[in-house]
Amino acid sequence: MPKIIYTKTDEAPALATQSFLPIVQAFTNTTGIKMETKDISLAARILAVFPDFLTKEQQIEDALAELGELAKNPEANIIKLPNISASIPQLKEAIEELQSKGYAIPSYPDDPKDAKEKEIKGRYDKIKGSAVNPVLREGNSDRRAPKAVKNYAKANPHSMGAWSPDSKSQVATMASGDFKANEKSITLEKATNISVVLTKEDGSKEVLKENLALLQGEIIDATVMSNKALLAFLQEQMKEAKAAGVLFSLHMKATMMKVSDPIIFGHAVEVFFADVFKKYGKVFEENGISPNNGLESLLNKLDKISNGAEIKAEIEKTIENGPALAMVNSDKGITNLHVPSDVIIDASMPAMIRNSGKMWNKEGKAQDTLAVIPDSSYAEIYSATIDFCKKHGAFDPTTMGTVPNVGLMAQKAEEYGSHDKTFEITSNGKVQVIDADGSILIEHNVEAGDIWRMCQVKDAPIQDWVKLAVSRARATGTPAVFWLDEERAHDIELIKKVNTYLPNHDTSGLEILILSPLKATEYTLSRLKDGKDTISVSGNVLRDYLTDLFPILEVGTSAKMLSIVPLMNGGGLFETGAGGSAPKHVEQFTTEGHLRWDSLGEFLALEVSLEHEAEKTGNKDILVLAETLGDATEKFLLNDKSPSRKVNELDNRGSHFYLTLYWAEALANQTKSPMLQTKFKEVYNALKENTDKILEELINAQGSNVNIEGYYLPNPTILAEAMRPSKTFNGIINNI
Ligand SMILES: NC(=O)C1=CN([C@@H]2O[C@H](COP(=O)(O)OP(=O)(O)OC[C@H]3O[C@@H](n4cnc5c(N)ncnc54)[C@H](OP(=O)(O)O)[C@@H]3O)[C@@H](O)[C@H]2O)C=CC1
Ligand SMILES: O=C(O)CCC(=O)C(=O)O
Ligand SMILES: [Mg+2]
Repeated sequence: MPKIIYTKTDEAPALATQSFLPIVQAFTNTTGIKMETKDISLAARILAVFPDFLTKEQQIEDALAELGELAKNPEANIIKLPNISASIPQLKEAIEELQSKGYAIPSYPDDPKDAKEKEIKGRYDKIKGSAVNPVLREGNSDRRAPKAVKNYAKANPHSMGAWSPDSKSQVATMASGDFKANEKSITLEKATNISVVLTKEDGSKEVLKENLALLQGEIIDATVMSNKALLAFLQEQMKEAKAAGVLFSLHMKATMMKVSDPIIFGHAVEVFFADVFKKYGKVFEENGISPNNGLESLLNKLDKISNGAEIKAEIEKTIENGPALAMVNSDKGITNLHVPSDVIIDASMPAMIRNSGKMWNKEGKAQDTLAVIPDSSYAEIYSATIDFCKKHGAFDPTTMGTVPNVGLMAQKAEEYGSHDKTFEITSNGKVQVIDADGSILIEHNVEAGDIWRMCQVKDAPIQDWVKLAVSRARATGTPAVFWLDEERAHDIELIKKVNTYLPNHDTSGLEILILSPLKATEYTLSRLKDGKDTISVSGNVLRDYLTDLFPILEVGTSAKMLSIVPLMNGGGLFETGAGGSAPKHVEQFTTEGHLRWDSLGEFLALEVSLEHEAEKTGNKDILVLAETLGDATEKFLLNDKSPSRKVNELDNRGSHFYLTLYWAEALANQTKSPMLQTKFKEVYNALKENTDKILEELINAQGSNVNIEGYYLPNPTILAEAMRPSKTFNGIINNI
């Protein structure tokens, strides 16, 4: 029986699922598809790994582990919605909520005291940060804005902040001592097992990693971020921001880069509040206060210590006197340094660029900003974009081209798979990567406090990535640019492989270039402005950055992206959109009963998932479902039925109604499947006749607060009812 997995996740997408999934199940059931859900929400992922703390009834399956296995199987057809990548503060909130609901799971041990606590922390650390996507992504990434989405943006351009050549906004990044500067890389001639060893100045050795199996042809790289250089850089930028009268704003990816980036974030907090840390460092240590979890968590802990009020006053004074901080929420006084996962670079930098290069100050007004991106590996794509906007003005969504991406992602490629090989170095010495024969493959001199890391990328994913790039260039006739820097150690190895594997494909007549990220940005932007399309073919980090940057400029949000992961073993993973889980949307829903989440990404993912299933099974009816969904999505865009941002106007639920109406209409009007035509004629008529009544019932459900009894594990019954408030609509769906 054809089977599609639809993931249950968190926050806004999880709310939307309650409304959309019953519709999808009713429609697809007509062709015999089994649409199964798998719960990979943060709450479920926590409960799944602590069966020994739960009653039999409370225990649940480890759905993520199952899906990880499935992703390696040709049968896989998975629709993956965005999920929370939890920072430590979020993880702790989720744990507390579950405990208050009667799940006797252990608290997060910040400072594990014994082996048992260490083991518990180990389990939680696997759930922390971006723990879902890397498990499922057994393939490379193909993300693009479908034609209908681009046409919609051209006809209904989103707001775009104007740019002035006088803007004082800019990017600050390190000139030396960072990950980029210290990178070393090699390609393995034969398979081996490596270990990573720190040899301290006194000659003693600490084994950081043991017995890591590497394949022949695999590229590895290792590098180190100098703590001294980082601290000096941060100090300097805070001074600069203050002198220039611009906002200081740090942009990291503490969720995905879950080991290195919280440490860097913590250093920014420490440097900003240097006097406070100097004076009260001991108190902080005694009370287990770490700057890595952000200012909010620090302030919360101060409530519980005797001179907490005094320290708080000093913190406030420091904020007053320091450079103005960019704000996450001006009304609530939440700064850029409050929570490590509040400002996530892939979304935050494009949002700033779309907003004339400004972020919000404490008065809630837009102000020029110094965007601080410590490591210089990729920072120049943003500085080049800012320079371009200063020179040419903002991009025009009605005329600009598009930049699809082919991303090297499979099997935890590059930096996004480096967490288990990232270490905060405890003492001066050298770190060596040593192979099974005892040869030293890579070596760095290090100092205490430095962050050392190693990345891997296997050969098979690289071959698959090159093939995918050529096939997208061929399918679209669009130039494809490999964003690789011939002066960067890792990229030098990768360029060799690209040059080896490109001739395996027919590239005649195709324009395929290799340019450094800086040159690629400049080349792509000037084409983009002139309405020309350019495929970016990039590594994993740039895949992430570029698939928010261009969509946000082109179509207003990355939620409208088609995001396909052709799995290397033949299955399909269809991600919905390229953005996140929009926590702000949940807040609006619980206070006003209006959900502004746009499910377009889900509609697009479902269409390609159905297409994949049709191809696999040869089932013509499933193909008709896919084609008609495509028609419906196009009509949905043409008629502008996306959710409004304002209460008492069409919201997520109303947008689902319109998609259903158009899908049923397209099924009723097609002739390829008489079975579906007969079935959906009736459905379409019922929906059409009852449109006013259904819309009225949906609007009536808005305007007041909705208590969903939780954030990470809301009450499922309340949620289901709240997201399906139209009896008339439900009746029609239940009758299909
Ligand atoms: N694939 C995944 O699983 C991903 C997960 N994440 C996770 O999501 C969370 C939030 O991340 P954050 O970086 O703030 O990014 P989000 O993409 O959630 O939010 C940024 C803004 O984009 C707009 N937006 C995003 N998606 C939609 C949508 N479907 N409909 C309408 N508007 C949308 C909203 O703007 P507006 O205010 O205009 O409505 C939103 O506030 C984090 O936990 C992060 O780790 C992030 C990226 C990918
Ligand atoms: O997995 C995550 O935390 C975020 C992933 C992401 O931002 C992306 O793939 O675009
Ligand atoms: Mg992203």
